[in-house]
Amino acid sequence: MCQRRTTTFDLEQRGQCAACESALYLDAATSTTRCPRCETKGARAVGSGRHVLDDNGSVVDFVPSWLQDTDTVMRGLLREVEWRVCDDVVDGSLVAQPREIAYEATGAALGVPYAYEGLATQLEPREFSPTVLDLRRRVERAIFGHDDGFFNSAHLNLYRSGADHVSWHADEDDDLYGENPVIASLSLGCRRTFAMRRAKEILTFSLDDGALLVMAGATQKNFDHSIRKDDSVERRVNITFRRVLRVSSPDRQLLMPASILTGPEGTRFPVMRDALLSTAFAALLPLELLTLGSLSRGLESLGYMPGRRTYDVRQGRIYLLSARLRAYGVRGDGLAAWLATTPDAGKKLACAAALAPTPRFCLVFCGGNAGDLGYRIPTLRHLATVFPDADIASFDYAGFGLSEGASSEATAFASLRDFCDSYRERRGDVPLVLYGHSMGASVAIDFATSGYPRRRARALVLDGPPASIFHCLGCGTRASLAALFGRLDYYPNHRKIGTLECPVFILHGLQDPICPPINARRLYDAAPPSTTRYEPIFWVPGATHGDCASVAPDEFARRLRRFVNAALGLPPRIGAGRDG
Ligand SMILES: O=C(O)CCC(=O)C(=O)O
Ligand SMILES: [Fe+2]
Repeated sequence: MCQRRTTTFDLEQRGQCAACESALYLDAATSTTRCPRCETKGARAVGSGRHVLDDNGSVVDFVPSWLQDTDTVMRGLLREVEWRVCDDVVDGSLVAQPREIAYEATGAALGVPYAYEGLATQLEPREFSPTVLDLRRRVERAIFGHDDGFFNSAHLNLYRSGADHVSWHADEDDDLYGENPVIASLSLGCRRTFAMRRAKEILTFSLDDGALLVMAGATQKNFDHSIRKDDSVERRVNITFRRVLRVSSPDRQLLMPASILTGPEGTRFPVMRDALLSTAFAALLPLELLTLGSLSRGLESLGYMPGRRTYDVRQGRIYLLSARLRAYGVRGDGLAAWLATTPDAGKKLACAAALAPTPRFCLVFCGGNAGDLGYRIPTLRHLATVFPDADIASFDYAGFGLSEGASSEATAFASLRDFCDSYRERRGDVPLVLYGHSMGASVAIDFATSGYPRRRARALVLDGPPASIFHCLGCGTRASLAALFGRLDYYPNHRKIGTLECPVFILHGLQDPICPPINARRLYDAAPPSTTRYEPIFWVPGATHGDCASVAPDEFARRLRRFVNAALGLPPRIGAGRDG
């Protein structure tokens, strides 16, 4: 039972470091007092720009002085937000936190209270205050290029002086935020040191008035962070914008935003777009071949994010190595898995499938550019419930999971062709239905339009498809830009789909922050009418990138079955549990 209430300051007792005389702080996680300065000795100070912190997908973008009208914003926040001092439970006692906090949300997130281990009472969210709402819009535009409410919650901290701080922690709650959350952190007022640490490595960011810091990918899994206690006297406010998910699933939030800002507000130069432009510019120079070759290779590699391998294949089965996926209840049980050898390159290609006794067809799931086969397992199982009498299969692109080779547009295309050959060798001439999500849609479109008669696709499903990388980044609407740089664009699906012959079904989340929904419309319009007449576009309200099936499961299943049955011209098999 928690009885006495004390404050962090009581417990810190104005202790001083014996070595450097800095005021000690109480670390809430270990309930020990420590020196904020000595603890970060040898830290590497990190400047502005994008920082890929490791090979595991920890990415941070940092823009000092991003926000300009900070005084007005600060006044608005102090006036509108309901600030309060909350208690942590430390060693069984209530301890007042060394800062004031508030929690605001909107939409579905309003129904989800804020809580974390150690917080004495969970916080009921309040509606976004006007200033927070306005900031959310500006931050979203900077990160995603458009504001459609991706961030539905805001956690606010008020540090009254340098004595206020936040101890080491990670904002990691998979049920609340999904696997790889994008967290946008905006700072106002007094400059303070934000530190990140992993094992012995410590990084510091000097967060000034108006600084915007975006943590994405696996940053919360791999690093802790803190605001260091210091002797400053001015106050500081920090807002972290996050997206609270309604359904927890390891397949959600896998992707990082395609573009993250690098300039002050108003002069947005998302990294990817910047790189595309400089690539295009380099092409106009006399040294074009050399420069273009190296730039475009570097650029292309940015697009593939396999992450750490999550599985192994042994004796025809897939085993999950990732504790995180296992904690979600993801299991390889009942799935077949094999390592094919690619005929051209002699490299390994990892394949997995839920096999039906007598499959009517095989649905081949081509995943996006992040994560490997381990992450596809829930999707395979879900699709197997939609089509109990089909084989549901997937594979890893070269460079992902156990599939060998370098990742590129060409090797991703080859991986699907090699998979289909390997599948056919094992299962015979089963009709193929391709289901491509995100980058996988590009791979599926390439296959379906590249004229391999033996591997012909009988139907194509495109889920959150990019019309091309330029279109995905939001440049595609500018016709002149697209025409000028078109030859450098990756995955030009809108051009390829004009020669499609098989039926196609396109679905897209209306809240997709990564690939704007206009991409679906462009592909639909560019495809021959004979291929799109089976099913209109399925727009899924509330869905983002890759969660259409979990946001609208019933309609997803109904329309997918209707499409596949019509496309294959097969009557539904009686008793197979389908509604045709
Ligand atoms: O104040 C900051 O910059 C960090 C705040 C923080 O880490 C949090 O609220 O989770
Ligand atoms: Fe945090």
